[in-house]
Amino acid sequence: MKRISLLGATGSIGIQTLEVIREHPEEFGLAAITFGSNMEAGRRIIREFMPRFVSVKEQADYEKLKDEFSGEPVTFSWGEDGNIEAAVHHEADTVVNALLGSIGLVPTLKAIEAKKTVAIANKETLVTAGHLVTEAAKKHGTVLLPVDSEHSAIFQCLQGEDPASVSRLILTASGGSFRDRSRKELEGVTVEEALNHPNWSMGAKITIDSATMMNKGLEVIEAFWLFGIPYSRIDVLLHKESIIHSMAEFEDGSVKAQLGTPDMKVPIQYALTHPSRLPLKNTSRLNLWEQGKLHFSKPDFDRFKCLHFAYESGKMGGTMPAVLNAANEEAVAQFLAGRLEFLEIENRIEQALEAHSIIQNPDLEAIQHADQEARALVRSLLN
Ligand SMILES: NC(=O)C1=CN([C@@H]2O[C@H](COP(=O)(O)OP(=O)(O)OC[C@H]3O[C@@H](n4cnc5c(N)ncnc54)[C@H](OP(=O)(O)O)[C@@H]3O)[C@@H](O)[C@H]2O)C=CC1
Ligand SMILES: CC(=O)[C@@H](O)[C@H](O)COP(=O)(O)O
Ligand SMILES: [Mn+2]
Repeated sequence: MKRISLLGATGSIGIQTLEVIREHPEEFGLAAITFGSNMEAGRRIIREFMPRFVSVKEQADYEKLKDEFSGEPVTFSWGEDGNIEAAVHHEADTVVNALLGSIGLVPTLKAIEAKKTVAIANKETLVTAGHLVTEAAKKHGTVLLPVDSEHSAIFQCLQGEDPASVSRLILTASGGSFRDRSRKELEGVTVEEALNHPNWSMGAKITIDSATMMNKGLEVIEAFWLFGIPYSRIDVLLHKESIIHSMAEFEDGSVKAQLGTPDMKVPIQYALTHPSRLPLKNTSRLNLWEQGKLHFSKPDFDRFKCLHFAYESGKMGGTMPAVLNAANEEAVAQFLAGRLEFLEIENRIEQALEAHSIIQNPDLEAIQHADQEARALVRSLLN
C-alpha cells in the first residue's frame, strides 16, 4: 500500500486526490494532510480518513482541531513548519503537493531530501525554482511525477521512449474563459465571468491564470524543468475542447498525444500508480464519434501577453521566473479580491519584471528574496 501525505487536501486537486484514494482503499492510505483555512472540509477529511498528522495554516485553527480531536491518534501542527512536517512524515512514502503558490517550494525540497516520491500539481514551485527542485531530485534519487494534465500527458507519451529522441513538446491550451473576446472586450470583465472556465472545474487562482493564459506560460516553464527541452522546442497550441491534453513529437516525425475527457482524477491517479494503471470509475469516457471535431489554432502573443512574459522570463532564467510567478500570484489575488482590473494583471507583472535585476543560478535565499520583492512591488502599486 502507498501511504500518501497530501499537502493542500481541501483544494480542487486535494479533493480529487481523496476521491482517487477512496476508490482504491487497498492501494492507497492517507498518512498526513495539510490545508489552509477551510475548517469544515478539513474536519470532514479527518473524520473520514483519520490521518496520523494534520497541519493547518493558522495557529488558532490548530488549537481548535487539537481540542476537538483530543483522544484520537492524530498529531496536529500549523504554519509553514506544518507543511514541511507533513512533507517528511515518516509514515508517508509519497507526497502529493496540491498546495497553491510558491509556498509549496520548501516542503517540496524537504520531501525530496527525505526521499519521498513527489507527485507535483503545484506548478508555481517548479516555475519559482525548477533548478533547485530538479537538482535536489537528481542528488537524492527522488522521483518527481507530474500531476498537471499537460505534463502528465507528455509524461505518458514519453513512456518507453528515449528522451533524446524528443524533438518538440506541444502543450495544448483551452484559451480560458475569455478566449473568444478581443482585448477591448476584456475591459471591465468581472471576477465571476473570469472564473467561468469552459472545460475544467479548478481552484480560483488557476482559473484566472487560464483566462490570462499565464497558466500556459507557467506550464511552459514547468515543462522545461520536468522534461529538459529548450524553450525553442516547447510550443503552445490553442485547442478549445481540452481533449488532447498535450503531445510529444519525436525525431522521426511521429507525434504521440494523450487524450481523454477533461478530468483531473486521471492524471492524479496516474501519478500514484505509474508505471501501472488502475481502473477509474465515474469518469466520462471519450467518444470521438459524438465529439466529431477538434479545433486547433495558434495563440496570439499580443492578445495573451502573459504567455509572452512567461517565455521571456523562462529564457532569461535565474530569478526571473520567480518574479514572474510572485507578481502573478499577487496580482491575481488582488483581482480576485475585486481590487484590480483584469487587464491590469499583466501590467503589474510587466512592471515587476522590468524592475527586477536578475540573479543567475540563485540559491533558495535569493529566490525567496526575489519572490518577496516582487510581491511587495505589486502590493505597493495598489496603494
Ligand atoms: N485544480 C486543478 O484542476 C489543477 C491545479 N493545478 C495546480 O495545483 C495546485 C493547486 O491548485 P487547486 O487545487 O486548484 O487550488 P485550490 O485553491 O483549490 O487549493 C489550494 C489548497 O492549498 C491549501 N492551502 C493554501 N494555503 C495554505 C497554507 N498556507 N498551508 C496549507 N495549505 C494551504 C488550501 O487550503 P484551504 O482551501 O483550506 O484554505 C487548499 O487546500 C496549483 O499549483 C495549481 O496550479 C494543476 C493542474 C490542474
Ligand atoms: C487541468 C489542468 O491541467 C489545467 O492546467 C488546465 O490545463 C487549464 O486549462 P487551460 O488550458 O485553459 O490553461
Ligand atoms: Mn494544466
